[in-house]
Amino acid sequence: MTHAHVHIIACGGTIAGKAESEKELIGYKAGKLTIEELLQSVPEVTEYADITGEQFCNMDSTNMTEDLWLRLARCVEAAADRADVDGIVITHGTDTMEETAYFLNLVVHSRKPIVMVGSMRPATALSADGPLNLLDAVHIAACRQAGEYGVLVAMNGRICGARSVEKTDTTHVDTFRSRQMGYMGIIQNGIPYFYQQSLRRHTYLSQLSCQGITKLPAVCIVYCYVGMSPALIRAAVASGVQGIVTAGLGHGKIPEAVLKELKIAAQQGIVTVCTSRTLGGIVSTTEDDSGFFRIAGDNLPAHKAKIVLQLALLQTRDPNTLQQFFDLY
Ligand SMILES: NC(=O)C[C@H](N)C(=O)O
Repeated sequence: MTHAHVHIIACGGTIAGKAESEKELIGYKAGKLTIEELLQSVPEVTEYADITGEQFCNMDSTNMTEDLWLRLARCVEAAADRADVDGIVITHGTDTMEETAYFLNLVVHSRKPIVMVGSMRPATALSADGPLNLLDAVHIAACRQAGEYGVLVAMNGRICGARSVEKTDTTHVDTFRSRQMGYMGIIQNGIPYFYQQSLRRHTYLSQLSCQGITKLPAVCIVYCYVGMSPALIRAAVASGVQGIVTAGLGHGKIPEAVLKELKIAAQQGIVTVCTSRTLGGIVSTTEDDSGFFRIAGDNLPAHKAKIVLQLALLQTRDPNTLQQFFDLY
């Protein structure tokens, strides 16, 4: 049987993390092992696929940047375009994995499997979860069918879609879930089983792109709470953003004094999108008496709505067209 060729792009994270002792699960340094050392810890991967690897970066994903995203997207697309590569695994820290996954899900236009993986325990830990997660990710990336579902996150035996995946626990291994939409599938004993797929556009169906872009439009997030100051909106405007995403209360509601500032921002051409801090349910569009149209982030959390807005702003500033992107992606 000929093996699939899986190319691994390593970005660091806890899966490449090292601590002083095997009992240390928190005080470790992420992004220390190289791709070669990572692979040495799971020699079994070569039984299931022909493996090549490249070190894209080696960092704690807390420090991921949008500039690195743009470069990573190019790197993933270049690997996917190679005729000899069947699937791609990206090792990455878990803190920002859901954002990187969704960004790549929107801008890498490929039908080949792209699987992101990390770990919650450092490589040096007793019962480190990285090696099995990596082996699972390779199995999934070697499975052609996996390319139909967009960028996937494979952790702890679960396969999540990039749009709905969320990190739900600070330190435990069962952290990645898709609480609203459910898992895409499960991997058991090296076999991926798929049960559902997203109807929202992704990868080979996406018309969002970052090709030729050297900088994403600046968009910030403002989290709403009792006692928040409208000065936060003024500060955002002063920082030169093109868009503001609010993580609002309930159905995306914003305290009146803050809303007033947002309207002023909108009059200055700053696009505003509302999401909810409830992290469940949909925020729908509304238009108030003054004609202030709120673009709604659907059921996306603020940090994912921000990504759609940044990519959509590369194509339009028309509120209705911007809204369509949120309806489709
Ligand atoms: N579990 C992890 O990977 C956390 C780490 N801080 C990172 O995101 O790189």
